[in-house]
Amino acid sequence: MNDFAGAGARFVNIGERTNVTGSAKFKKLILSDDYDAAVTVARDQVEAGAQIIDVNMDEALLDGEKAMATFLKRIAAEPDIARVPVMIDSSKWSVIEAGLQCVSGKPIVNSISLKEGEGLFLKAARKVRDYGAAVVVMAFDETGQADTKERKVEICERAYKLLVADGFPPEDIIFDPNVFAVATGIDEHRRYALDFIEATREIRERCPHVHISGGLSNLSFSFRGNEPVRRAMHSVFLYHAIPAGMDMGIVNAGQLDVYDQIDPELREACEDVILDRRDDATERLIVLAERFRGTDAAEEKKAAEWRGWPVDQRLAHALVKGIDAHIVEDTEEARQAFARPIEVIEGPLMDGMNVVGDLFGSGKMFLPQVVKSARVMKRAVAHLLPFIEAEKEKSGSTQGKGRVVMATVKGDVHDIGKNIVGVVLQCNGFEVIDLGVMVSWQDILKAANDNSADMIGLSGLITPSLDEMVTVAGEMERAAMTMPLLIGGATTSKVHTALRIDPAYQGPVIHVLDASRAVGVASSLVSDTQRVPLVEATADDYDKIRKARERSGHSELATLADARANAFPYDPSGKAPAPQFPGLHHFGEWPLKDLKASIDWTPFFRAWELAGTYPAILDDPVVGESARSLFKDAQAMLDQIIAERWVTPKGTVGLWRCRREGDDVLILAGNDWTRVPFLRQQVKKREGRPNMCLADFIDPDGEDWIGGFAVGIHGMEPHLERFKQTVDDYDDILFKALGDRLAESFAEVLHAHVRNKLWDYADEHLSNAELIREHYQGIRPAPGYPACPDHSLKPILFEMLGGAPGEVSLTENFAMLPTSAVSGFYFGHRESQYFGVARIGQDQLQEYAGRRDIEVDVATRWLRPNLD
Ligand SMILES: C[S@@+](CC[C@H](N)C(=O)[O-])C[C@H]1O[C@@H](n2cnc3c(N)ncnc32)[C@H](O)[C@@H]1O
Repeated sequence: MNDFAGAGARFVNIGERTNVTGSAKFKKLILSDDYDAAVTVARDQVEAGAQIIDVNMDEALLDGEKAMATFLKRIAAEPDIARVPVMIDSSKWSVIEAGLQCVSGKPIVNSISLKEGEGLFLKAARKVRDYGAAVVVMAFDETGQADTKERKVEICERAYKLLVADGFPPEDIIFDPNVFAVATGIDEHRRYALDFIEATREIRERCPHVHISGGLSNLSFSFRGNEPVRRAMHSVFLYHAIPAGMDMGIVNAGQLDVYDQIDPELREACEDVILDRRDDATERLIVLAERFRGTDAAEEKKAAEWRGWPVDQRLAHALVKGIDAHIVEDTEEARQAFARPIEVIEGPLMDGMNVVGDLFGSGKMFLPQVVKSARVMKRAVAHLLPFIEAEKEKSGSTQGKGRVVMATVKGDVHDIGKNIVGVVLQCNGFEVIDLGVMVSWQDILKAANDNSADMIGLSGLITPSLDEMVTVAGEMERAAMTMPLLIGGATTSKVHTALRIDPAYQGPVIHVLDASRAVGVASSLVSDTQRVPLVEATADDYDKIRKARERSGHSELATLADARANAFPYDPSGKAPAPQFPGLHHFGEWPLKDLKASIDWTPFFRAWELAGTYPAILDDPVVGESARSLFKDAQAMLDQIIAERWVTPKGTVGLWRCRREGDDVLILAGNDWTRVPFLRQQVKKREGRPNMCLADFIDPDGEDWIGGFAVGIHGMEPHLERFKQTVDDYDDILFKALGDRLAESFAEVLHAHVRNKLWDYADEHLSNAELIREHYQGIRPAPGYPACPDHSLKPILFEMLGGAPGEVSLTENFAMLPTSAVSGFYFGHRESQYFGVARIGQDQLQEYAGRRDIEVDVATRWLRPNLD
């Protein structure tokens, strides 16, 4: 074997471009009989440093024997290619043999294995030996491919002994112990790279003179599409595998970096994954990887080409791609080229935005890109406005299609969704008057009338906002208004709009599912021809929903007494012990950097209306590109938020003694007992299914413990103000979405701190993925969520936490301020779990009002969604 693994050559690089299964280009050439070009592929590889070339012709449409023979004869006639050995790669012996007959130097057969038993293995090996060839032996036996270190070593040693006993020269044996993909998120895969490296070391010890090889591309399969990270992973892997004894490998020479020149942070993260050094290595690398995606110099060069285009094309390109780096200079160049500044808006800028609108409308472009495009447009318009005003003209941008007054209703503070809809409408030529958050019905009606709006758009996230929207609709009716009312936001629905809001107002009421529908609805409403059909069809639709509701009736309810008799049975063995550190704990500034790794990114993409689960969404064939670009921006902003401490996470935890009284939990917070009533499911259950109530997780027979918490992300306002000044909706929405992510992550990290330290009933070693999936003992149900749907429990919880816990306060409808905030109770029982209270009966409503010491009317208002 010295001819290809000679002295001094520590590692032999096997080229793989002449492989029809691995290279689409090579396959095309062979299928079209273009052997001249196919030979060039081989030459290019040798010139690029390949020291062996792997040739594979396993393709159903090919005569494999003929193709192998033809190609090998052709390259044998090329001295600069023929100087490197050929690896004849096929799953068919006939093809291998056809190849063996055509090579002049010492060939290598790829591959044989113990897959079909020792008899066939030795038979194949003898034939190989007859041709004087070396052989690749895969770590594969009768039971399958070797995946652990032990199996790799065991199979290779067994094959070695068989071959050597049969007279096969050990130096002509090349073992391939299988490189598998790491960083897949699956725990069993975590040791794959390390197992390969450790097995290599042991095989070399136990099987003198053999060689070890492997194909590297599998290793980084999870990062396909991200070449910089793949290259780094391959280099790091070889850095460790070569000293262990790996001396050959199928490596795309272009897919390697110099170990020392890899970004140190990336190198360490790759090393953590490959050597399985930390539980969260995969998550960390996935997060970090986004920073390196698309950092190839070649790509950058390509991206810069558009700068040479004519100005109108540059403007259109900048808009469609959402690039604002040169927008002011390009707009200025265009302004000088046109007779009047308004023409720049009406011409190239509107042309570009129309392309954006069309792409978005046809599902080829997604929200994050649209918002970026809008940012570019707004900046261009901002540059032109002074010139337009100087001409004493009206701005073209406000002579829009129609005027929409938008607001998040009173008591609610959430506006990401509203802002997104606003931007999308603006992009499509609407003038948007955004009244902000917590807007009273009086202000909404006044703004709509004062501005002669064409429609009103209401938004809300928490359930009390639904009632607030009914109020706005009722007041519009009282004022005899006729303009359409659009309803949107996370808790709103078509059914609720049909059942509750539409009947309150005679003018058109339309539920808008998401931003992508907003343009269609708004455009129809200002169109002479489409308005009436849309309004009629919607009214018809809502009528049908109401009738269907009447007909279908409701699921049957158990009486409250029967539901209680079917409570979730309390198991004393699952009870959490008394906390190590009871009482209140305040955290004035939780380190921001600790919150990054445990961010759950899936809801982040959902906020931007990109459907899918992280990290798979990054490779999604439809939204992947958009998701990657958004994620990259998010990472960059998050790093800046952390490095420059833009925000401060503050939180409070309380751990209190408690006892159960029916469905109430009496909590000793400070010196006073506080009664916290919980609701019980009343929908009739199948046999064996309990009617649950959160109180069921508290010991009914003695003292127990419960907790509460609130966390908030503070200090966002100055930055939001800055984004407003720079007309940057994209960064505004991005920042708010990241604020929400940090709040959720803080809630998760703090809960872990409680379980493992403050309450200390757990001894966990969870990966970030497990943490995010809440795979632990205990829950933290949040008021307003299905297991305790009453938002008005929040003031009681906050009072027990000392008032304004984590410096979070409440609006009149119990939305939390700052907006990025989370609160809830802690239950430690092993069997505590989330559920939905769903519909309750009048019996429980009446009783609950008594337990809460509030009027039934008030309880009805807070529990409305559970009563319909
Ligand atoms: C809304 S997610 C938030 C965490 C998610 N990883 C994120 O980052 O957005 C899960 C949280 O919602 C609350 N939750 C979910 N289902 C609930 C239910 N049925 N009843 C009460 N609270 C619930 C709990 O506070 C739970 O920890």
